[in-house]
Amino acid sequence: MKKTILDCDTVALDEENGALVIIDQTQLPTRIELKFLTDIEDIWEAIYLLKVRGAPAIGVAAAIGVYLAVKDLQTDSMEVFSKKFKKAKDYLASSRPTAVNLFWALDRMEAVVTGHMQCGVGEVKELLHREAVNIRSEDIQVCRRIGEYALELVKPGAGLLTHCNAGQLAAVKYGTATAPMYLGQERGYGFRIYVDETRPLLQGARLTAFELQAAGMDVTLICDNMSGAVMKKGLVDAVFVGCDRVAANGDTANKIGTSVVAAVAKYYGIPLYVCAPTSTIDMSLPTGDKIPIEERSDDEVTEMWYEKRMAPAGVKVYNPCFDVTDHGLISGIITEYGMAKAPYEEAFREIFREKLNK
Ligand SMILES: CSC[C@H]1O[C@H](OP(=O)(O)O)[C@H](O)[C@@H]1O
Repeated sequence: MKKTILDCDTVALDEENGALVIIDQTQLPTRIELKFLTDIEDIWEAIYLLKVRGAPAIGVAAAIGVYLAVKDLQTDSMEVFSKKFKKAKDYLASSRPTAVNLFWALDRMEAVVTGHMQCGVGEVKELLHREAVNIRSEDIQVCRRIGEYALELVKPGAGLLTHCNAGQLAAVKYGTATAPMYLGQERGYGFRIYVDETRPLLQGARLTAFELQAAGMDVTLICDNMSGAVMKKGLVDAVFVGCDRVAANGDTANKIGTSVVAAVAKYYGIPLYVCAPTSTIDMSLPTGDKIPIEERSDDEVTEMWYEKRMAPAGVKVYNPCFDVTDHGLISGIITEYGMAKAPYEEAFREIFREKLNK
């Protein structure tokens, strides 16, 4: 039977082949192509080229990738092993700068090594294997919990708008911003979902519209410059977006264009919610000003990927891949421990206290 997106694992460890298995998202929606990656260079490239993308999925890919990089190392010395681990970790950490989940996941894997320097190499390899599997399986529960909290905020039949892809393809299952949509679909909520195409890489058109339509949802694809008109017409009751890094004050880095959607939603009195696993909250940054914003190549703007150029050759291009939505434009930040409301730093500290005491 033809595989649909819902049947495939976005990102997983293929135990049998000792490989990171991903759906190559650069081929979607025209082809569902699985890639089995064993070399760290191929895994780095898959993250950089957005073959696997989305903050949680990037974290899972890196955790599995760094485990695969060291699982066959032939040494009995933990000193040698830990040095080679660090080299692999630093290399994967250089693939993309904004999504904090990449660093959060790699730090979790490193903690396994640094916390077990007195153990045998074989035992540490197994602990790394377990941690990579845990990071992946935790994501499923985290996203489902975010979905449950988010679902409390909207009624059946509501019009929801989302930007970019914070769906199953950006995570392991459910996604973050799409978690209430998937749970709503399971429960017959009949949401009307408006999806921004999300120039320049079209994650909304190519990925979100594709996966939500495959799940049988009522999806309407719009160009990014249409979201204002859709909101003005009263078609949207709430906006749910994902995030790549949330600063301590709630400033949120997400796909470029999110801040525009947030400003327009605020103008029309429509709540905008950021769906944020706590792994995406970076308390080391007081505000969003210091969030590193990835800039990508010109041809992502000038080429239509599969078609002819859409801009004059040689035109100067500015292609920031993310923007930061000021916390003042955000109605609430939904985590797996419930929704944080402003003042966010206080709310986050309470959430992290609760998480620590769990
Ligand atoms: C579930 S968070 C996904 C987040 O990541 C996306 O960026 P990219 O496609 O460049 O990895 C986008 O910002 C989404 O909201």
